[in-house]
Amino acid sequence: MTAPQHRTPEPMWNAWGTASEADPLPEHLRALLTDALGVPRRDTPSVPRDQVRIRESALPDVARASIQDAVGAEHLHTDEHTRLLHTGGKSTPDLLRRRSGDADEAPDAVVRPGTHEEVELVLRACARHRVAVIAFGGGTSVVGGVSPDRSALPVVVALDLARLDRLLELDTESGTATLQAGLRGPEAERLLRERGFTLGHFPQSFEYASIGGFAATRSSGQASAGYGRFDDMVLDLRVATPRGTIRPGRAPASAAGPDLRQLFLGSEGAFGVVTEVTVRVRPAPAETRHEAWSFPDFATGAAALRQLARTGSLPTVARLSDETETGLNLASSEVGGSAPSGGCLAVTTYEGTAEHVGARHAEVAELLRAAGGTSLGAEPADSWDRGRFHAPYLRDALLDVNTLAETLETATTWSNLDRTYRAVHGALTEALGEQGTPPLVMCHVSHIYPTGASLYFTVACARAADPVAQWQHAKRAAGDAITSVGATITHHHAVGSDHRDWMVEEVGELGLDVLRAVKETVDPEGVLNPGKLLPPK
Ligand SMILES: Cc1cc2nc3c(=O)[nH]c(=O)nc-3n(C[C@H](O)[C@H](O)[C@H](O)COP(=O)(O)OP(=O)(O)OC[C@H]3O[C@@H](n4cnc5c(N)ncnc54)[C@H](O)[C@@H]3O)c2cc1C
Repeated sequence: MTAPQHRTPEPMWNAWGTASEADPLPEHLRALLTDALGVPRRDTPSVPRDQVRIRESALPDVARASIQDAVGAEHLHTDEHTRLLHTGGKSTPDLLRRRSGDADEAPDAVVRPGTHEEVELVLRACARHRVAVIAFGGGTSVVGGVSPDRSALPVVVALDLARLDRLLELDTESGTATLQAGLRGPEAERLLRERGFTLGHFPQSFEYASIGGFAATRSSGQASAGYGRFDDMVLDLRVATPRGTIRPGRAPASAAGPDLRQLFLGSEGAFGVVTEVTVRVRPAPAETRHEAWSFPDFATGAAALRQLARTGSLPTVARLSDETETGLNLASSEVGGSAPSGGCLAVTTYEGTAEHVGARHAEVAELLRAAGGTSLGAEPADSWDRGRFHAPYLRDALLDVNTLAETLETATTWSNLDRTYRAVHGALTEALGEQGTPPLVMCHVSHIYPTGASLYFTVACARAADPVAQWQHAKRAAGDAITSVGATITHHHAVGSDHRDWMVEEVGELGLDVLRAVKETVDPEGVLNPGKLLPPK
């Protein structure tokens, strides 16, 4: 068993990441906000920590005693600071609430089990005492996945998996690794790289999100074209439930009935707590190469990506920004460099052996050129690569200067892509425009499949008096637009509480009954992450 050498730094309670990495918004971008979006120049900083309202812990003594028996008193925390750090995730509404001083939904306690068996004991204790349990990985959910919901059960504990941080096994012959659920992205990757392997899973939240969280949300990383989505990588899971343990996978492929792994991948802590994940790993790449491309417009670029996906000749990373996102990237000079103004920027990355990188690059470049692309060389793509994990800090800088910024995502078939793009773009523009805050709406494609692709929207506009309500109105309009055109309510952010009301459109009433039956079987007391994934009956 191998533990990581470096721990993930403690994240800020009111922003992404750590304070040492955060920068104020550059003056030229602030001026752009005023000129382009009419954002009044006003500072809107977070309240200081000592002005945050946190509810008193209401964990009953009898539940406290049972949980302490399971994990030891030193791993049960009811202090305000620890509970604040487990109050919700990192969506813009989550951050806005905490920045305004509202952490009233804080869990009643934070529990840190150290083994699978301890997780099981905690779940049993919570079922016995009717205490809700929120599995907590990196806390990077952007859909309300880790926000306490007290409508069914008044007492809530956050089950923080940080102590489950080992690489348990590496089978180099089969190319599999068994990782404990609490390992964060960088720690997992470091443990594998030291042994010559990579997971190849790099979501933008990589620096803080956990292995268990990736499995529980069916996460998709920026290199999904080359390495696949996280759920594609999973061979097996070890899942603790209040009724015992399930190990649903044992072979690379099987015809032994429906694939039970799929019930737990994406189950968002509502069906059980993932404590270990066995994943397929790949040899660490010997070479990495970046190349950026320009396309005359988004439709031409999307058609080029479709051809790539259809031929199966894929780079490791393939992403395409629409005209607005390309323009903003140039203006913010994050990806500027040698890119010409206008058109749409695409980024490609190739990883593997030198031979693979050379051959794959040649195939892809020929196809992109024939599809209307112009190579911009390595620099704009290098620049994207350097800045990609820093981008979330920009949102906090925007929130500081009277601006609302948030993202949402979907996926659909290639034939429905343009319709979905227009429907969501139009819905966001209208819903924010009618509140007197016309937005900048940007989009990119970053996950491609033979049959379709994801669309990821970023929105920025002046902040209204109640920015949470302002965004909720826009989000409702966008979600309705997504479902009305037959696209999915989420490609990789998961359901949480924010998307659960669209689950009936997503899977139908009978589909919801199937999911509810699973939950009732593994969690008869309903203590596992109440209010998430499934809408109330
Ligand atoms: C800036 C930013 C960028 C992001 N970029 C991406 C991206 O590129 N791709 C992507 O897929 N997502 C992205 N996300 C969303 C988020 O990071 C993912 O959903 C991630 O997989 C969550 O992992 P986590 O460990 O933080 O989980 P948490 O936020 O802790 O939990 C998420 C959900 O999973 C459940 N859960 C967590 N751990 C377990 C476990 N061990 N067992 C059972 N249930 C568990 C929780 O109860 C909750 O319902 C981004 C988020 C942010 C804030």
